[in-house]
Amino acid sequence: MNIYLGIDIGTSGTKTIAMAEDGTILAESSASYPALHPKPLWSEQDPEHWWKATVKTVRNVVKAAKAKPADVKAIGLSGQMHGSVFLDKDDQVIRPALLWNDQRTAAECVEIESRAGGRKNLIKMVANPALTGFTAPKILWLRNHEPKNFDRLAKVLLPKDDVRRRLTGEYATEVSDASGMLLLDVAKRNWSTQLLSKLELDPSLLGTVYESEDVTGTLTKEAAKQLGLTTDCVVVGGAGDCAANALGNGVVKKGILASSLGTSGVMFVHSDEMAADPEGRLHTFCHAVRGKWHMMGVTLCAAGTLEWFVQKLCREMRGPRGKIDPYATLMKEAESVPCGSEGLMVLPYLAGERTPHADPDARGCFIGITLKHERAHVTRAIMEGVTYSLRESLEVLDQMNIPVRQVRAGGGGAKSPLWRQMQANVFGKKVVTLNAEQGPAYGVALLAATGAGAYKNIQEACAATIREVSETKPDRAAKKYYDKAFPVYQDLYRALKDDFKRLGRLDD
Ligand SMILES: Nc1ncnc2c1ncn2[C@@H]1O[C@H](COP(=O)(O)OP(=O)(O)O)[C@@H](O)[C@H]1O
Ligand SMILES: O=C(CO)[C@@H](O)[C@H](O)COP(=O)(O)O
Repeated sequence: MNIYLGIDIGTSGTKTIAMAEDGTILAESSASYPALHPKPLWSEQDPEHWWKATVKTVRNVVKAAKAKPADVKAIGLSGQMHGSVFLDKDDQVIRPALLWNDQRTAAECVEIESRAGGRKNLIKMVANPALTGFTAPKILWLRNHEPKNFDRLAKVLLPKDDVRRRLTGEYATEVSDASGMLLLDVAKRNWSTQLLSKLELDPSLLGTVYESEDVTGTLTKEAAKQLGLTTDCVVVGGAGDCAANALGNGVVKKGILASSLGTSGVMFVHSDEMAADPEGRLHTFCHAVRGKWHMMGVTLCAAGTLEWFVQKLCREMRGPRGKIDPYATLMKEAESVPCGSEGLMVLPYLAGERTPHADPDARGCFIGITLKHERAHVTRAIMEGVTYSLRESLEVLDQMNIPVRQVRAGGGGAKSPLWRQMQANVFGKKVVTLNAEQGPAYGVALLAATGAGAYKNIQEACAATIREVSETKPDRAAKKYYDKAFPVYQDLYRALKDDFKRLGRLDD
């Protein structure tokens, strides 16, 4: 039997699946780990956790699938994007990795735009503006703030690519994740030597760039032993988690949008040509489909806002050992509240905001609270605020004349039928769910199967395996209500934008 593994190195944990050639999921396993927040708005992780979680979950799925080591033909890697693993010449990790939601690099973003000769020039070189979450500002932060660590720096790898290094011994990446480093010439699908030179960064810091389906190496003896696999097993390029999730949702052609409600929220569309927004409001990256691109909007704290509410303010709902899942209760309560949460509105900027505002100073807000409001209203208002923030990306796509016929919903938040209906109502589009719920891990398992020769290309792999299983249409009255409420949401951010900065400076 031929088996393919998909490994997704997420922020809250690693999810691994074992997939048969026809796309059937044979087993899945996950292992969680913490993120460190040594200062407000800093976010770090120890790469060792990713490796340990990879070994554990791979061994689990191979055992559960009753596979022989030689059955596992290929591995696809996916992971949280933009994180910086800093390695010295002996492959030792120099300091904890800075993650995608770390906001410490505002000054380095200004430095990058200035060295590039302005924002427009930067967008010409790498298709995107400098944003705090991206990798290049993190490298400059190391140079500016920890010069001794920077002097030791020999390689910078993305989270999943550091796992690849430990699997194959290769320093390699692939186009979709590399796009989020802000060092890739996205049009040419290779490193931007022009920008690297302006930033005075040595190109040897970076790994070799592959297309996502390409084989980047085979397991080393040591890795094969640790995972219980053979050295014949190949590792394909894989994809950043957003592109991987899009593949897992069959977004390999125009007109379909993948919306993901995970810790972060993502609105993702495929594009046959490279089309960058001149204002840089959305990201323009290479897609994990050979020779194609994608655009996406990212809201930093999507289902993460709901998670914050549950963890910090509803802790007792988790039960004495933290074992009870509170979501069923919260969703039921939220369903009893009318559209608009009786005038309570939430700006879900608990971790600053990425697209379209690119504002690390933005903060979360609950606006319009009255004595009438209860927990149910707060839950619903959080869900509505997050959905409005996703609609902002949809509006930019609309302004760029990028058509969206159908929305494919995924991520933990899409488990809720209420949140899927809310998406249909707020977006005014049909929302569907698919047979495979494992988004990113499934997407890269399909890439692994393609790289190993089971499919001609990823489009064929998606067509053979992905089916719609549910459909939610917009409710006319609710859509009308949300069309009226959405401009209020937009105006609130504009009105508060400068005050967020003042708030942030109060304790300086
Ligand atoms: N039944 C549910 N209804 C609504 N939201 C849910 C439900 N289950 C999980 N979630 C939300 O989904 C989030 C996890 O989604 P996931 O896609 O696994 O995130 P990530 O991969 O980014 O860690 C949780 O933080 C939680 O807020
Ligand atoms: O920053 C981005 C994409 O640009 C995020 O989507 C990260 O890639 C985080 O992934 P999760 O672990 O939350 O799924």
